[in-house]
Amino acid sequence: MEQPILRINGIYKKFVTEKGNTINALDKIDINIQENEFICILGPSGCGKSTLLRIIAGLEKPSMGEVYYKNQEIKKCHKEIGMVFQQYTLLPWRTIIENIALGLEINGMDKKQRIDKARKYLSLVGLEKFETSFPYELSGGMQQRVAIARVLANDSNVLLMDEPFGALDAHTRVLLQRELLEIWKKNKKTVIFVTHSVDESIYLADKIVIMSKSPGKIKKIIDVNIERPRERSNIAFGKLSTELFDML
Ligand SMILES: Nc1ncnc2c1ncn2[C@@H]1O[C@H](COP(=O)(O)OP(=O)(O)OP(=O)(O)O)[C@@H](O)[C@H]1O
Repeated sequence: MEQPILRINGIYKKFVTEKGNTINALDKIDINIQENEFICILGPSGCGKSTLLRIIAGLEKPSMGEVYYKNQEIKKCHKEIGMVFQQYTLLPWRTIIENIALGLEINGMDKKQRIDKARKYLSLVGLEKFETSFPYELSGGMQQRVAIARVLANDSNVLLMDEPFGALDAHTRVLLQRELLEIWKKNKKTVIFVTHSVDESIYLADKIVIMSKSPGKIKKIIDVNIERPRERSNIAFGKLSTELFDML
């Protein structure tokens, strides 16, 4: 077996609240993630999914344990690891193309080069016509497509996605799940996707990490051996769905 691209090694995270209570948000989390794998983290509210993602992103420090990316310990944000949040995070005063090019601008790429690169990713998410629009002119689903284009434009190799489709209507959500899988296949990315939804996790993942809460622990890791593209009407899909609901 190849070396995992990401190694989450004995992660514990305790928070102390203002009232002095200790919360064990994460308790001995061990996960090995291979390159190009699509992982879903599934669990009830408060089981530590976002905390785990923030630790992998280098936005939060664990109380114990380490995360290794390509055998190097992550201690701060890494340029190859990008995050897409549930809330739309585009800058309202920038056009869509300028939003996608933001990270490239921060890294000092010249204007023509960064706009050309941003255009490539804008077209990958099917929004060429909105290059000079502002975020408020786009629907929630379109704004999330732009957020995905933005992490891809930054050459993120690992996409961390914290319930990115949670705020969307059911129809748009299914469309974006399909598009995300297309992008993942074409661009060879490693994805860690947090969700509450059993259906979403079975549709997307190679592997589902099921968590339980108080303390936030891994309950089970399940390989999803259902052929892609997956159909929700497939018997195996329904069977796994019942199994996961029982477990949660
Ligand atoms: N900065 C903080 N200070 C204190 N407690 C925190 C902090 N951040 C998270 N927690 C607590 O840690 C636990 C895990 O929170 P986290 O947001 O990671 O859960 P989650 O599974 O992502 O929840 P949800 O699905 O509702 O977003 C919760 O009990 C939460 O209250």
